[in-house]
Formats: sequence, structure tokens, C-alpha cells
Amino acid sequence: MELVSVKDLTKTYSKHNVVDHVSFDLHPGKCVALLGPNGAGKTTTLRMLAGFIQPTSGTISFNEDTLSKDFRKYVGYLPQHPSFYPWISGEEFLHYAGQLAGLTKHEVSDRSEKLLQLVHLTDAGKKRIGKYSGGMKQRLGIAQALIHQPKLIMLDEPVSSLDPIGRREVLNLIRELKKDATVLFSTHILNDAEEVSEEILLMNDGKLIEQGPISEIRGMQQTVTIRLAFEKEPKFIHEKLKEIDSVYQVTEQNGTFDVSVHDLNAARDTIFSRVQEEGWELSLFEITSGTLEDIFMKAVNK
Ligand SMILES: Nc1ncnc2c1ncn2[C@@H]1O[C@H](COP(=O)(O)OP(=O)(O)OP(=O)(O)O)[C@@H](O)[C@H]1O
Repeated sequence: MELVSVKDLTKTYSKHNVVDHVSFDLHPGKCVALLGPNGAGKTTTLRMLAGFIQPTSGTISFNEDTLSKDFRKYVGYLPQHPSFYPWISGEEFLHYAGQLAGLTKHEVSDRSEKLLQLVHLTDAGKKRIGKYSGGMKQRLGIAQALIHQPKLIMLDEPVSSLDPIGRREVLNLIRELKKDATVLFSTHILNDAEEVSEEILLMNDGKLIEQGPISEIRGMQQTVTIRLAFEKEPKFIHEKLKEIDSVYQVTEQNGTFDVSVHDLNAARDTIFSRVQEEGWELSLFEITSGTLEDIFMKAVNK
């Protein structure tokens, strides 16, 4: 049974639906990536789920407590740009967050200790936050979001501002989190989504345009990329490949072209007839199944 059910969620600013009749369910113990380009409506969706802003219309219901409208106790949230007091320690910050969440003194110190351990900050717990790296701050932010043991933890772009080491630390932590909670995190970095989540919600221009397990979406979309290289690169080849029916994206790196197509058979036939007609000399023709990026581009272009 689902943990959270979102139905027809809509947020309107200046007559524009920045979140537009979005419906989805979140299931316990899953990690779900909320994907979408800038301005798609990801943050606004998360903020409505966290109870920070009210939807214009639509409903959010937590299975445990369908009667209550205040579901903040079930939700932990890490904003995209968390702010910290640099002069207090990580441990003091967690104590403060625990008090705000209404925990008893005993609960506050017990939870803080466990969470510092979980986010690998036990040794740094007494250090001032001003001395923390970006990755350490982000992990502390995640600990703060977990202080009241929420069922759903939401992280808004948790790794986009981090260097590769910080990114790795936080992604590893996200993997740990899903043992105890449902994780919903927004990102526009497709590799990260692929690495830690089982399901995706793909938003564009306020609408949910794709949702479900990554493996199913891959199957449904049948996204395919044809990789091509030429003995001698024909003139205007990039443009010519783009003009082929059913091709929706062409990228090039070091003379190798990745041609993403909706319909493999049609695209392959056209490419081979152009090879004959125009004398293109192929040195590579390879078919690969679509990456999440192909799925993303295809869905957004549609
Ligand atoms: N308080 C607000 N008032 C007016 N418009 C807003 C407000 N908050 C968000 N928007 C608009 O809603 C749209 C969606 O914004 P949102 O921040 O949810 O997108 P996002 O997918 O999180 O993008 P990003 O990756 O850039 O953070 C944007 O066009 C934004 O300008």
C-alpha cells in the first residue's frame, strides 16, 4: 500500500500552473527521483508535500493519517540551499532542530548521536559548521531532516552543488536512508537518479510527463540510440542526421555521432538509403538501448 498519495496537485502563480494536475503515489522503502529541467516545478511540488506552501487545488494524503491536514510530522525536508549558523557545532545544530521538532531532551541527545553516526559526522560533531566542507554540510542537513524520524524524506537537489567526493558521500547516504524511510529527491543529474533510485517522476513545465520504475519506463519508451562514425565525415552530417524522420536528438563527440530515435527500423532504413544515395562511408554502426538521458530528452521533446 502507498505511503503518500498525491492527486491532481496544482499550484498557480499569476494565472500560470507551475505545478499542473500532478498525481502520483509513493511507496514505503522506495527511493524516487523527481527529474526535470530548470523551472519544471520540482521545488514547488516538494514544498507542497513538505507543507511549506498550500496547493491551489488537489490533495496530498498520508496513508497513516488520512484525516489530518498537517502531515509535517511524517516529512523531513532538505531545501536546495540550506542555511546554517557557521558559529555553532553540528551537534548543537541537531539539538536545536530536535527542540524545534518538539522532541524531549533525552530524545534530542539520543537522536542527535545516532544521526551524527549515520551521516558519518561523529568525529566532527563538536566542530563549528563554518569549518565543514560542502558535503559535510549537506550530510548534516540530511541528519536535521531526519531528526523526528519521518516516514518520507525529501531532498531538493542534494548533490548538485557538491564536488565529486561530496557527491559520492551524499549518494551513498541516500542509499542508506531508504532502509528506514521513503526517499524523494529532485535532481536534473540523470546519472544520480539512475544510481540510487528505483523509480522516477519526470516533470516538464509543471506537468508529470512520465512516471514509474526506471526499468519499466525504459521498456515502454524503447528508446534506442544508433552510434555512427564515418571514414570521412560528410558535410553537414549533423544537420542531415537530425532531419531523418523519427530522430529526436543527435550528439557528437570526437567524430562519433549518437543518434537517438523513436523508431529504430525506420531510422535504420533511412540511414542505409542515405549511405547508398550520398556515398556516406560508415566506419561504425552500432545500436544501443536508451539511457535515462534518451528517455528524458524524448519525453521533454514530446
Ligand atoms: N513564489 C513564486 N512566485 C511566482 N512564481 C514562482 C514562485 N515559485 C516558483 N515560481 C515559478 O514556478 C516555476 C517552477 O519553479 P520551481 O522552483 O518549482 O522549478 P524547479 O523544477 O525546482 O526548477 P530548478 O531546478 O531551477 O530549481 C518557475 O517558473 C518559477 O519561476
